[in-house]
Amino acid sequence: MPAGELEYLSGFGNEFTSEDPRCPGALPVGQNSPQKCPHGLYAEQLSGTAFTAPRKENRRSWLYRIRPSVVHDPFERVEADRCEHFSAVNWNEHPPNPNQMRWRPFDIPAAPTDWVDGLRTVCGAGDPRARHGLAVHVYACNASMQDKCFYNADGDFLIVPQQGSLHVVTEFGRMDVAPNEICVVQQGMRFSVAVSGPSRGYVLEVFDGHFQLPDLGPIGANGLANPRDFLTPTAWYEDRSVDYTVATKYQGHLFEAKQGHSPFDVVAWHGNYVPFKYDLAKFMVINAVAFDHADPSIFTVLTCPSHRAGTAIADFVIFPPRWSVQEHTFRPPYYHRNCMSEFMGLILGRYEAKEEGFLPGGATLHSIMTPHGPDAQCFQANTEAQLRPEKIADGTQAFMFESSLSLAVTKWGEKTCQKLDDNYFKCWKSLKKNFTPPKP
Ligand SMILES: O=C(O)Cc1cc(O)ccc1O
Ligand SMILES: [Fe+2]
Repeated sequence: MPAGELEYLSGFGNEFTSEDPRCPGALPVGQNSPQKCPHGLYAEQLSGTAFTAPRKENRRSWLYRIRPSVVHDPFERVEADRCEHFSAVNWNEHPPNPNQMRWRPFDIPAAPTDWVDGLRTVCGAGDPRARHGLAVHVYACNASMQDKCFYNADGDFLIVPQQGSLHVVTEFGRMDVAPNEICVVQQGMRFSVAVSGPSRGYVLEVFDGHFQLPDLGPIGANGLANPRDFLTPTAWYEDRSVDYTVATKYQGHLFEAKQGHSPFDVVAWHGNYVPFKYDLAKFMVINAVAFDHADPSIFTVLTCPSHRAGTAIADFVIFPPRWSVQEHTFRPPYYHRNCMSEFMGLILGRYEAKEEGFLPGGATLHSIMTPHGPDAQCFQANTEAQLRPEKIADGTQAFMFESSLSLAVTKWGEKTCQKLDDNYFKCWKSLKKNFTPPKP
């Protein structure tokens, strides 16, 4: 890993320009496709929306590179035993199960495993061929991708490291992403992940469209995740002739192609279709300051909207450290049945609704209309507590992928991983009847 801090460009959805400082003048001026690009580079457009998408949604970037991406040998399908549990699109492989699910922390393998080989699909819905749906994956790995990159033809990845920092080299430049930060690498962007030890985290993949900032409505012009805190890499290239593997997920299946050079040969680029990272500690948290528990949509960092107003393919929601000050209120999350699916993970600390059992690196899934809420201990403690202003602990960070789709759990998620906690339902069993009707 290179020493020192990387440089980034700040903003969300901006039109950026970037040039590797080792090669000034690489970015053409005044046009995208000169007859001859500066320094003998090739021009290549990467389109993230239809050419004709409305201007406010239109996303594309121009890359100026040593060779165009098309210089590679044919893709071949990766043998099933090397990627059996990643990228399932067969959501019918396992019968549905409406129960509350809780996973113990997913194991980090002992054998050398890189980021792509360490991906496992837990749940999802929809179909990348129809460009509609999502998948939730976890990764657990301990080795850097060696002369190997990956791109997802099926959709965008929102990556949530839980343990171990990721050094993510992309065609647009490099990003360091630590636990409590996230990054988004969008459809088609090539990237390679280096790690410095055992590493684990979560991936939200959306097939429909790109993540955007939620509207703020009456909150006003500022707040939640502020646009300037999103960081995009600056151009960085290597001119390396080497036996290189380009891996891709295409229509839910893994393929690999060989080429004789590094794909990170982009010397300059411009555009608004870019990868980015975000530090969750920068989230401007809003909370109820009088009474009652506000819905967790106030903690939405990013959303991938569906065509139904206010209804997401997937929201990325966090539960950050904050003051809890509500008076005469049961402060933890309420008991709940939801028309949305709620997949949760824990990055740090503990989650306010659960005293035990939900651990960093583990997960829960509360499916559509499946009841859930605080465990018995949490209910008891918070019904009796003397209510004072209280900090919901520093050093805690849970998150939720919330989706309007009904998620199928894969065979890996329900069986093979052997992390499903059969005792989860018991955390509510001791909730007792407290009803005291008025005496007749
Ligand atoms: O189920 C959960 O723990 C997530 C959640 C949190 C919250 O504060 C309110 C509703 C909700 O679904
Ligand atoms: Fe909920």
